[in-house]
Amino acid sequence: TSLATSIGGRTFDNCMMNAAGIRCQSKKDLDALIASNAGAYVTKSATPEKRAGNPSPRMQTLPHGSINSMGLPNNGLEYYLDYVIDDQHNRPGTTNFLSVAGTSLEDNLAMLHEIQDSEYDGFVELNLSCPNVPGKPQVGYDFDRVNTVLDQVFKFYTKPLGVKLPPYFDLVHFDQIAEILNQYPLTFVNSINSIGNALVVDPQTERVAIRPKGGFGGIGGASVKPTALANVRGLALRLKPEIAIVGTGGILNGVDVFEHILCGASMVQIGTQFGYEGTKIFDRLASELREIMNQKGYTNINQFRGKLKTFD
Ligand SMILES: O=C(O)c1[nH]c(=O)[nH]c(=O)c1Cl
Repeated sequence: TSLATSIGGRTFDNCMMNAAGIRCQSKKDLDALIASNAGAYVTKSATPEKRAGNPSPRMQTLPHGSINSMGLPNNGLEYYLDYVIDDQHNRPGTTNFLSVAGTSLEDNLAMLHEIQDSEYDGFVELNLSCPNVPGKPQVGYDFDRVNTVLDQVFKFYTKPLGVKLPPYFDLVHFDQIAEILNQYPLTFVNSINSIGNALVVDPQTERVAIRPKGGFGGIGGASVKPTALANVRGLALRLKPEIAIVGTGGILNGVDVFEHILCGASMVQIGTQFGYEGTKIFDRLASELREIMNQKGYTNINQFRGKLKTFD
């Protein structure tokens, strides 16, 4: 039973990896991902310079997920670019994901120029959906802005690139964002990022759970799976076949991986639950997914990708 997948002509021996932001900020974190059974890794979204992020408490685990308002803490683009270039020398033929999240169009273009001019030959995940930088909107919710960003990027960027999108909640929004994305030579679209600006309250203390932004933060984990599957399916039905879908959101068990692939995902990313379990989760999910595939008579994931049935 093979869990292999391919995106943009690159093959991965396992269709599961971490989601940006979770246990991927330091070299130590990334080394652990390399040592694990994950099929790839993605680095913490980078800004041009090192950033401390929001004041703590800025993340809390919850019974059915997590809330975070980290505020883009990261070690700066050079740190991650050096890491992924070093890794591609050490492990030729592997492909990984470098996430960038500039807080302005200028920053994103500057970082992509630096990556374009470097010897990095892996994937870039352009994060258009960070919900936690005070005063900064999620680009993914401004369709004209998304168009402008991609137009500017693809004037010069020729290496494989995908975008990380926020969740949409209206079928017309799926139509509108897909119409824009289909105009560009994207390698993949990653859906979803956390459900932004939710609020968790502690009834005992009568106070919010996290410090930044009066307690408003992004939700991840089990509670977001129905929204994540809807976005994966909504985009799979609308995007041109050359654009692969990376499914993120609400994956705790092998069955959740199966559901994301059934909805159209070629690769899946695990965030909140990976944060709790650490890299051994990739072994657990692989055996659970293989068990499901064996029961159903599937020997590879291409046999059921996107094959979700409806009643009519
Ligand atoms: O606060 C964060 O760092 C953060 N948190 C998220 O839930 N998604 C993101 O894309 C980012 Cl960049």
